[in-house]
Amino acid sequence: MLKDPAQKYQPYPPLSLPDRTWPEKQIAHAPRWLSTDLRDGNQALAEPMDVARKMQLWNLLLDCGFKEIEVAFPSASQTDFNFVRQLIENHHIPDDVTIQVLTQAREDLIARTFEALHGASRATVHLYNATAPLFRRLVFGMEKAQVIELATRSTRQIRKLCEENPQTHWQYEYSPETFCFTEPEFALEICEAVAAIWQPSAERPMIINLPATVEVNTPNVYADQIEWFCRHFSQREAVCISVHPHNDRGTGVASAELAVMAGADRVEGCLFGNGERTGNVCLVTLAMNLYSQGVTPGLDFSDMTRVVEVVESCNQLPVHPRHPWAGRLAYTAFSGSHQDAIKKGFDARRPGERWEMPYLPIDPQDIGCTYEAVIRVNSQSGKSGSAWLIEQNHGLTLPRALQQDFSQHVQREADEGGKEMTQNALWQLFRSRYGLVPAPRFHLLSYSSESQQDGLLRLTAAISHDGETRQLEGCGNGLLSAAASGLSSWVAQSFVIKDYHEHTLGERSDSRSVAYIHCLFQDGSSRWGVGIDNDVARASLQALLNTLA
Ligand SMILES: CC(=O)SCCNC(=O)CCNC(=O)[C@H](O)C(C)(C)COP(=O)(O)OP(=O)(O)OC[C@H]1O[C@@H](n2cnc3c(N)ncnc32)[C@H](O)[C@@H]1OP(=O)(O)O
Ligand SMILES: CC(C)C(=O)C(=O)O
Repeated sequence: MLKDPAQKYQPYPPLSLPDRTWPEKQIAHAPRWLSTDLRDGNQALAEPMDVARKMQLWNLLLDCGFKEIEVAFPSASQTDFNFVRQLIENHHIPDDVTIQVLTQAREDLIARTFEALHGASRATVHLYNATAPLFRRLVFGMEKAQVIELATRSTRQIRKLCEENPQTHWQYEYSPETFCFTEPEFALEICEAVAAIWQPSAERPMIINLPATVEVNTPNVYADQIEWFCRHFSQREAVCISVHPHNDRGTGVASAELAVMAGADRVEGCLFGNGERTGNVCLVTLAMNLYSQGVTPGLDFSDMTRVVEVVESCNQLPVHPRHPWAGRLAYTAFSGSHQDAIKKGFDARRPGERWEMPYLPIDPQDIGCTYEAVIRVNSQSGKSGSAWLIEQNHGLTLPRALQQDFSQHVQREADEGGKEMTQNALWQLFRSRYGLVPAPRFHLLSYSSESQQDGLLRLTAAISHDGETRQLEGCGNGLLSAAASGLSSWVAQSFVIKDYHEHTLGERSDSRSVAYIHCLFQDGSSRWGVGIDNDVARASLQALLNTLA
């Protein structure tokens, strides 16, 4: 039994900002993106990436269109150091891409960081130190002034090293780590102190990154903190405000979006939300959220399957099948009412129209998926799902009453098997139920018909019945009624044709035809039959015969 949590935990206080403006804002353009897959994502892996895996992920990040990539914590390990050296020495960094590296506020680590960056044409040096009361007290054992001194001393060192290496176009990023549970006034004070040393300008770009190092509050509180900081920072126009949400409460994406509404210019995160504990914010989700609202995200996920495969292989972690936008079940409907609505959506859709599709917020084709996975059938499915698959895969547009009839068979089979019906199993069930088999019980071999003087039509047909050839004769107003009159004696009961539909399969003049017939028998039973043939009359006669089987 869980004990009273109030005895053990306390809420983090929200910030008072009654005149907040962010709730009225809409995100009309994409923020700057920084991928930290190769740093924050990497440091959270049981087995951090080697250089080869890092290179594979680096190439993917470039293909996705990232222009800022945090590639390493070079002073942490030889692997990270070597990776940075390889990127620079082997000219892997495109001109429009800036690499970023992280360092603690320690003199030796900063020196080693600059060794790693030697010769880079553009680079961002990222300094962090925790600022929250708990960390000041517990981790550093420092008063506020000492923490400020730590950050400013290191900034001074970094500035000096940048000036000594003018061949590189430098950018500086400072993170008051644990920002989201630091007193806002202290976070502001330390950032002001750091900026006063760096002196940001267009020539000396600076990023102030305000991380939710551990997500401890609802996203609206984070948004208030960001808006408050943006309003109070003295050099707001001279710096880029970045956010770096983690996902401890499962609201990393919401935190990032509200933070952008609150004034952030840039978002740091990882693909599919890899990262410490429950992860960094997922950049795929953020970008696709924008895309689905008609906002160009500036990142390209048009081959999502490849992105998932590479990330899974590099991180050695699976992407959840229900991951937003990218999971292999993200566009799949099993349930009947969803399938029905989707089928109606596709039926109503005209080329060039805006996307308006029940249950599908984007067109799966935009991220390289086919429509095949959109509808899958199991015992939770209804008539529209099966009808959709038969139509998509075989071109048969089933009449509504036949959809209902077939659905009952599908339901029974799926329930009994307790499994999903594969597309092939569904088609085989359809064929066997409605007579589309190589040797149906009643098989039309040939037929001829002639009009009589009384206006009726006389039909003569050769039919293979359970392997034996029999002669069918009948008279009626048309071909089908003539056939039905003759067949009544064969099945020892009269029946009426309740429903008849036909259409061509395809658009060419020599396309085959499909006929659907529904018969009601004297004993109260009713059955559907389906026939497919080059000749529509043969298709209809065979469909009728298939109702008898
Ligand atoms: C929220 C984040 O993701 S921050 C990034 C975290 N990433 C990593 O830590 C991965 C890479 N790190 C490492 O490989 C190692 O931690 C190293 C190489 C950087 C440092 O290793 P070590 O020298 O063994 O130190 P260790 O990791 O134990 O760090 C603890 C010390 O650093 C201090 N420290 C922690 N963070 C910082 C910081 N940002 N700036 C300055 N000092 C810091 C601590 O107060 C502690 O000091 P103490 O030993 O005097 O008590
Ligand atoms: C270094 C900082 C930005 C960080 O990773 C965090 O706060 O989570």
